[in-house]
Amino acid sequence: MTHIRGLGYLRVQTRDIDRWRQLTVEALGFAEGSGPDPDGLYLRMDERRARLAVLPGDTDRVQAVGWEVRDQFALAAVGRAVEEAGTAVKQLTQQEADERGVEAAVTFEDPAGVPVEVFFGPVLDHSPVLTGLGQTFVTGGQGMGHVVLPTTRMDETVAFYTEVLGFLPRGGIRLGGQAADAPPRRVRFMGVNQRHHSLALCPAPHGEEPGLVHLMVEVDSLDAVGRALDNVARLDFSLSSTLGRHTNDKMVSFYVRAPGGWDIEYGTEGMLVDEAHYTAEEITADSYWGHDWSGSQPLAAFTPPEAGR
Ligand SMILES: Cc1ccc(O)c(O)c1CC[C@@H]1C(=O)CC[C@]2(C)C(=O)CC[C@@H]12
Ligand SMILES: [Fe+2]
Repeated sequence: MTHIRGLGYLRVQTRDIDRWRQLTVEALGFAEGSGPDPDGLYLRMDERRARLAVLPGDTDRVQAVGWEVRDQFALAAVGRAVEEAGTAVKQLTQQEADERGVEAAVTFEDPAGVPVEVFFGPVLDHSPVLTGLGQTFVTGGQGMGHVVLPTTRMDETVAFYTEVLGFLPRGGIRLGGQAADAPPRRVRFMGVNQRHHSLALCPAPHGEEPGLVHLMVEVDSLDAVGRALDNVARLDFSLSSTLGRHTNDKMVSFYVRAPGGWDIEYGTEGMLVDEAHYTAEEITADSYWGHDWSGSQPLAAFTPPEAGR
């Protein structure tokens, strides 16, 4: 039984806040909120103060993947489990918790070195969420969406999320390019609520920044996805994958390259998992139709540093 209820927030650092604002607010219709850093970009999807915080910095990387638990007791239990597994856990200071708009949080690194935070008690902002495409983001019990994280230590990272943090396996997909007698490599999907996956882990060749492959956010309308796609083209963002429908979570989505070398997946019509009947399945195609990745620029996480991106 996992204590983690869903993806709560994501904090990323960037060298180009203005381009980030164009992508998220102008193109994808996030509502802009405010926060402690006057130069930061705080993006609202719902009654939370900021689901996505984009903060100025001198590199582009993930600062924190924030996972939500129910209360202080669940937070203490997660902290104990992580420590018992031999990973150092730090309590965030009151100021750090205030910056994130949560009552309390702990932080540690996953085996891939990605900074993880676990929190409870999000602070709400009750002003209307003025999204740019008239859409509603699908959050609530399904959390803010999903993240795909790169790892050079696939087995340890999968074991950490499933056996220590209690994520449930939600199937996988084999990656090609392996010799016939080598063990297959897979992208593995994991869930903690009715969203098919809140997390996927992807084997990566280098342990480099930015520490993220993509963030997926879901909206309630196909028209909003189509309008976002128009905006992305008009504002000259690079489309990593065309529109398509995934075979596992049934999501209709596209992927757009964010400043920093990772993608935002923007989708709708994701399925709900019924844990009473679900078993983890291996898909053999990523999509029923669409999702042409041929125009994708290389992911920063998969590009060796000497390639000079
Ligand atoms: C297959 C799939 C199902 C649901 C998703 O939300 C989703 O993002 C994906 C795509 C995962 C996709 C993959 O399977 C092969 C390797 C890919 C192309 C990447 O390098 C990033 C996305 C990865
Ligand atoms: Fe995805």
